[in-house]
Formats: sequence, structure tokens, C-alpha cells
Amino acid sequence: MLKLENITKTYQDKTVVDNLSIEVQAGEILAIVGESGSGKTTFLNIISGNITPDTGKLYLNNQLIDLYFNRLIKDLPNIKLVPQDYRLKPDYKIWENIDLVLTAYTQEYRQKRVKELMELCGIYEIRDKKPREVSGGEKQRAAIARAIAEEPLALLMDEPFSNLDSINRTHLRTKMVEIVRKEKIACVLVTHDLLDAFLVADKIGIMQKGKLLKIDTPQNIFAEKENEYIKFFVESATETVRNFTSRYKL
Ligand SMILES: Nc1ncnc2c1ncn2[C@@H]1O[C@H](COP(=O)(O)OP(=O)(O)OP(=O)(O)O)[C@@H](O)[C@H]1O
Repeated sequence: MLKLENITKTYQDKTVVDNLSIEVQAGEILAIVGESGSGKTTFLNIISGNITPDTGKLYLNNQLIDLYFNRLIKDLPNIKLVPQDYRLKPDYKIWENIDLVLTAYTQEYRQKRVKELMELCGIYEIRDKKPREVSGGEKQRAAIARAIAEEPLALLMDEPFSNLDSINRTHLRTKMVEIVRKEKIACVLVTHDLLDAFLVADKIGIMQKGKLLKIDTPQNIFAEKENEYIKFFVESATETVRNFTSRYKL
């Protein structure tokens, strides 16, 4: 279980992340949705240990993790971030990219784990290709396989769908749910696209100007009655589908 309490980050006089608290259970996906500049990436980087917050606490399975000590290596163990640009090593094959993070383990375990991860993430067929020879969706799934190789408790994803075409998007959404459930990881993803969040998340947090306005189930966010900003956000996300159905009277 991943839990953050009262996280705040201010740059000069601008509060970019304003007193955020979240809780994500193992095997659950929380999608944080907000417009560009709302503070999503900063929040994700605080959770991964890459940015030190001004205040707030992080717990993993009820254990307090120190976010404040001066570290040489910024990444927190047990929390892995899949960056937007994947950062796969271009000169290594897909399987080697995953194998590289397992050098501390025995050869026998590495082989078994790499195969298992490639099968789970649906990239076994492309294991001998280099990153430039595969699609964006395949690169994304390879980056997920690499991130979860050492069985982290939490997986963070920055705009996982934004570089993908609609077929790859659909495939990734299905795979992500399968991976998170099977590996029992607490997953936080950030996206500006509420439709993706509706389709993949167990809970959605709507972020505006550094604040989380509401965290609730996709059904309740969709049916929001009170907050004008959330209503507007839901309207704009579903507008294309409504226009299409009304055009053809479906
Ligand atoms: N190092 C920094 N110094 C000063 N301001 C910063 C810094 N990093 C981010 N900001 C500001 O914080 C705000 C939130 O940025 P952030 O990248 O977290 O938003 P975002 O919601 O992820 O946006 P996007 O979807 O465009 O990536 C922005 O106004 C940005 O200019």
C-alpha cells in the first residue's frame, strides 16, 4: 500500500503541489488527471524520490519512507517510475534492456524472470529487436517490464498513453490492468486524458492548480453534480462521443 500525506512543493512564490494526500492499495490503479501545468509530473517526481517536497510524508506498507535526506541516488527503492520517453537503451535488445536491471541476481533466476516479464507484458515475440525497431506501445510495455522486474511495491507512470495510437492505447490499457492485478502493485499514473482514466483506473483524482479537487471512482467522477470544474472536465472529455452519437442519432 502506498500512502502520501499532505505533500506540498513551492517554487519561488508558486505552490505547484498543494497539500496532496492519496492512498493506493496493492493491485489498484489511481489516475491523477489534470490540465497541463496542474502539477501532475511534479507530484509523480516527489513520489519517486526525484524531487524533495517542502512538507509531507510517504508510507509504503505503513512504513515511513524518508523523503528528505540528501541522497546520491534519488530513486526510492520499491517505487519505480516509467518516464514518458521510456528511456530504453537504444543499443540493447528488448530482453537485454530488462535483463540489465537484474544483474545482482543469479543467471538462472534472471533468465526465468526476464521470460516471465516478457510474457506478462506481451513482448516475448519482439525480444530480439532493438527499441528503434518496435512500436511505441511495445516500447512502453518493455519499459513497464523493466520497471517491475524487481517486484516494486509501487509503479508510477507519466502520461503512459500520450504517444500511442488508438489500437496500442487499447492494448496497453488492458495489459496495464492485468499486470497491476497480477503483480499486486500500487499504481499511480498521471494523464491529461480523462477518457483513458475512465477506462483503466479504480480511482480518479482530479487535479487543478496543484490541488486535488476530488478522488473518487470513475463512476462518481463521471456523475459529478457539484464541482463546476470537474463537470466541465467530464463534459469536454466525453464531448466527441456525444457529438458522434447525436450526429448519427445512435
Ligand atoms: N523546477 C521548477 N521551477 C519552477 N517552476 C516549476 C519547476 N517545475 C515545474 N514548475 C512549474 O510547476 C507547474 C506544474 O508543472 P508540472 O510539470 O508538474 O505540471 P503538469 O501538470 O505535469 O504539466 P504537463 O502536463 O504539461 O507536463 C508549472 O507551472 C511549471 O511551470
